Amino acid sequence: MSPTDTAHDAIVAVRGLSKVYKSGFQALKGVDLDIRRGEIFALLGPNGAGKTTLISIICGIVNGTGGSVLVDGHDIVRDYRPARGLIGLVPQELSTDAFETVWATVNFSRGLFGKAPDPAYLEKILRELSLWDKKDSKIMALSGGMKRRVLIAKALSHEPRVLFLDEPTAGVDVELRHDMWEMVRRLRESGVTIILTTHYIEEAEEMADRIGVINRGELVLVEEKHTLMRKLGKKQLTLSLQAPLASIPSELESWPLELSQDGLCLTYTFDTQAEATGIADLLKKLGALGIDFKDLHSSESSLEDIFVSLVRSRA
Ligand SMILES: Nc1ncnc2c1ncn2[C@@H]1O[C@H](COP(=O)(O)OP(=O)(O)OP(=O)(O)O)[C@@H](O)[C@H]1O
Repeated sequence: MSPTDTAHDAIVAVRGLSKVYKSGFQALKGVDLDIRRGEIFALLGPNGAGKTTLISIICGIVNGTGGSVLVDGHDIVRDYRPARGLIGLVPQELSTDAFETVWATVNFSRGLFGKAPDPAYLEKILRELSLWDKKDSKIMALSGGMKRRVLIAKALSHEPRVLFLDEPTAGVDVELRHDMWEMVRRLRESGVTIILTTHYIEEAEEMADRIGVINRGELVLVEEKHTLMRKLGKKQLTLSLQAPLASIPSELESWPLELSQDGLCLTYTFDTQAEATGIADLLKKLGALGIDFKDLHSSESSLEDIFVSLVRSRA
């Protein structure tokens, strides 16, 4: 694919984006990122990495210091209105008038974008979010989970093509988390592009088509989820030995082995990508050395392990 094709395919194109806050702190350092039309993109990063800053600039809440962002070809600074009209943002906190009803709040949000009232559309989104029977309730009377749903309804009120969710499931219970995942999938099926930030690796693992990792204001990696897991994933083979070893025999020094403190477990770590894992050779060698094992099991690294090692290696 040529760079032009990529740009065409991107619904959000971020180029050389930097942000220096008034304090002098550089929160973003030249970020380049293309979000593909119709994908679910998860942005992962530790606290303070720059996730909210990046989203806030794309959504026009914070001004960037350098670089550019196009949303479906509209520059977010020069063409602010059409760019912003394509975007829905679900922020972390609800800053809506607590005395308003759900219906009034969502209807008002739509109006802010200059869209004509469309009660049928609002009814549809409130029903999909299981908020219909709460439409006349005041926001302050809702549970935390329901308030979250209101945030989503507000963000969807003007029929955006790109939806940003900033930590959508932080602090919500498991049931609501699964409901929200389901809803995000349905939205994607209806053609909405989704960008979410999350601390929950499980969420990225479950939902995302592609994953971006941001650390200290730099996008350190953007990859298809499956490729990422295949590329960086490691497998471990653990052997439970019949008799403890005092140390790893010198004949096995060339193998990346680890011996547990009690000398009873030998762990061999290998790349899932490697053509030959070396397991057969290792087992042969152990046999020749008279090291017997009673059990063996293998495990694969999760996205969490991958993420932690990526962020650590760059710290
Ligand atoms: N208004 C501001 N003035 C100065 N520094 C700021 C401001 N807003 C954010 N920062 C700093 O910029 C860095 C990035 O913050 P940001 O909120 O983008 O991170 P994040 O990845 O979203 O983190 P979290 O997961 O904790 O929300 C942090 O070190 C933060 O302290």
